[in-house]
Amino acid sequence: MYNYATLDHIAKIGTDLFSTDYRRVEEVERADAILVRSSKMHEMAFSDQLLAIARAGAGVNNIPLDRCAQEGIVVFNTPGANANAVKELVIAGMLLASRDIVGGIDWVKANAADPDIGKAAEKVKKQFAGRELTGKKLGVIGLGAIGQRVANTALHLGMNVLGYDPYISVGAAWNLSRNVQHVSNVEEIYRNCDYITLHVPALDSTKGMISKAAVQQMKEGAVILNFARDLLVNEEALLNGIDAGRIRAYVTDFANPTVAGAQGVIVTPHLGASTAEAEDNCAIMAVEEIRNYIENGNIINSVNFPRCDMGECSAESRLAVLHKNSKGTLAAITSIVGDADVNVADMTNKSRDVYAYTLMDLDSALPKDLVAKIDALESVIKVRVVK
Ligand SMILES: NC(=O)C1=CN([C@@H]2O[C@H](COP(=O)(O)OP(=O)(O)OC[C@H]3O[C@@H](n4cnc5c(N)ncnc54)[C@H](O)[C@@H]3O)[C@@H](O)[C@H]2O)C=CC1
Ligand SMILES: O=C(O)CCC(=O)C(=O)O
Repeated sequence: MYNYATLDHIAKIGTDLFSTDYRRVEEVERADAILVRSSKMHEMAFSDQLLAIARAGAGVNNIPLDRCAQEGIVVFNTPGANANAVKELVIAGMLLASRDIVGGIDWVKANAADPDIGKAAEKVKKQFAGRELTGKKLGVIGLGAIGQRVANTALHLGMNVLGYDPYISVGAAWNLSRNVQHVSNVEEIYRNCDYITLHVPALDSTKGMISKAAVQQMKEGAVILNFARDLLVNEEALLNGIDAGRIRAYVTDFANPTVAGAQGVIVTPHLGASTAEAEDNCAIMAVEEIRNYIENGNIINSVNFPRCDMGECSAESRLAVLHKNSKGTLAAITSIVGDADVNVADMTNKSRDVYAYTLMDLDSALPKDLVAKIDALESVIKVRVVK
């Protein structure tokens, strides 16, 4: 029997995929797996029992990835599962910043009791007039699951799209329309674009990337959209740009005291992934990842350990070893197995930066002290008998 805990609302269609071998527990200390969305986990202590954390979403800046790796906890996310939901809200954000839709709706609400509201509306509407997206330049920074979808959709709206992503994956590049103009210097986007949208993860290298200097280079009347993370933007600098009349609007999905209620800012309460479809997709993918890891030892879509997929085990037993990516570790593991007179039927060893993973199918049952011997190796983090 395995225990799982949820720190946030996880769609039932996903948790229903747990078999009767799993039960939900309230106490995270008793969990073999944790499902999380945006809850902050940096200050949490993890028990030895915890095998995996699945982020039902894309961004993992709420999880201490390296500490988890050191403690033998595999962290997963659900790439692309909520990307369409975010894309649709970004398009809505561009429209909200271009036409005074909110101002117009507020005016109608405030004048609802006026019997001549129709006549009054015709008089007042010029104050809510805006501009169109067609023909404008959109700069997309980060062309992953979301950025690539935003770029392609904006082309259909008649926008000219510039894309910047020095680390674009082959998969994302294949999905990107060839009509998206590739730029290798992000400043080209700052200088030329009427709309700039951010779709990069919050990493040390991206935090504050929309700096004061970046804001100063931006085109007069630019609209900045941030559905990625607020840490990416020097929001004070952006608000100064708005006050000075240079920046038309800042659309952000991250409410904080700096932006909430500020003039020229449209703030939504982290709604990017809040659609039934995205919540279902994320929950399903997260539960499948956890089950595949717990039941088969396979690691798919981890953000702190390498990918490793050996399918279901048809051999007598399967051993999973999370370890440091250090010289001699694999040889030490295989020699312990060899000394125990156990034949290796199949094996995969993968590494990712300083961590590695060895998955081993064996032709016979595991001798009693084999796990303890592997566990005693200095570079081994966690050994698990999967079967
Ligand atoms: N508002 C919301 O509810 C949501 C927000 N997000 C945020 O959006 C981010 C992006 O999500 P996805 O597109 O699904 O992730 P992704 O991993 O598919 O794409 C991220 C892209 O950013 C690129 N990148 C990394 N560093 C860069 C840099 N310095 N300059 C330009 N490009 C860079 C990567 O190469 C990658 O192509 C997430 O990390 C998360 O923070 C994601 C989902 C929902
Ligand atoms: O779970 C959510 O609603 C937040 C989604 C998000 O920010 C992400 O996937 O990175």
